[in-house]
Amino acid sequence: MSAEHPAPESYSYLGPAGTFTEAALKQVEGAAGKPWRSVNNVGEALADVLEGRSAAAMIAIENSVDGGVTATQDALATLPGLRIVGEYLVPVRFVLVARRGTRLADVRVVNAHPVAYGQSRRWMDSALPSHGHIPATSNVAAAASLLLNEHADAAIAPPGIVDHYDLEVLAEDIGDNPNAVTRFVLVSRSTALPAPTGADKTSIIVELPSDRPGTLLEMLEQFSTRGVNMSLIQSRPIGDALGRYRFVIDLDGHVLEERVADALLGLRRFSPKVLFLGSYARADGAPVGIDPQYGDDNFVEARDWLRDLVSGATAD
Ligand SMILES: O=C(O)C(=O)C[C@]1(C(=O)O)C=C[C@@H](O)C=C1
Repeated sequence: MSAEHPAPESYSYLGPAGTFTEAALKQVEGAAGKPWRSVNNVGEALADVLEGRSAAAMIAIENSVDGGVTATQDALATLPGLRIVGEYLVPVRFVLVARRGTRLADVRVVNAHPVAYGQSRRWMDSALPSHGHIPATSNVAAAASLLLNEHADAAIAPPGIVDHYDLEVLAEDIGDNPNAVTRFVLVSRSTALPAPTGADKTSIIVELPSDRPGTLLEMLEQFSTRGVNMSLIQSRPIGDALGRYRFVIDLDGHVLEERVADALLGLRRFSPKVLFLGSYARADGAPVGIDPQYGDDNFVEARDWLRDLVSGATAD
């Protein structure tokens, strides 16, 4: 298959097999049986999509304990031509594994994906207060590397890991929160909008025009004056100078809904950069509540009223 013509519905994901990212990809309807490409990082997954090696990539974007996956947010902010087409949730739990015969007291260095490490900090600090940490490309890669080299004594990994690798569990459920969930998104180059479902999200990235007082409030007003709820707002440094930030935002609703479209128009008028990452169905299926004042009918009625007023069709 040439790079210009990716296999239809071929997917890239953070591997190797057994990662939470793979668990997210397994949720994609129709993905089973299509070609899947295991990659080492988010940048590689997105490059696969942009350069045509895969039609879509599954990437982690937010964790309920550790927050936004900054590598993903920064990549989406800087790589043009990508769209989020779906959202998937995976409950995440962790165990500490080691080579057979290792005792917890022997563990000096732990290999772990930074996001998994960030979710296990409390346990690590209390059970292994003087441990060192080597970052891994994924949770499964962390565990697998224990059998390839002795750089680390233990690894943070998904619970099923010992079914596939000859390792021993030293501690179960080491995550700071047993109900932790990671949110994944499926990203493609397709600009076709998924149809609104009534339970949708819109993801955007916005830069502010200047750091004069009130600009952040002006941005937030675009949402509040249209009754649009935000489910995520996170600032990330733009990177060109200290104190310059962009905002990663998830809105409740679909761009084909009037209030969301109108908020985007408002943003576009004052922001030097509004990146539309996509409107897609929420993974939890929770319908978006809309105050009737901000319903589509009200926007259409107001526009018709103005048009008739301007054209002279009505006097008031
Ligand atoms: O998919 C995996 O298993 C990973 O190692 C990646 C990743 C992530 O990038 O956030 C996925 C879910 C967990 O929250 C921790 C790590």
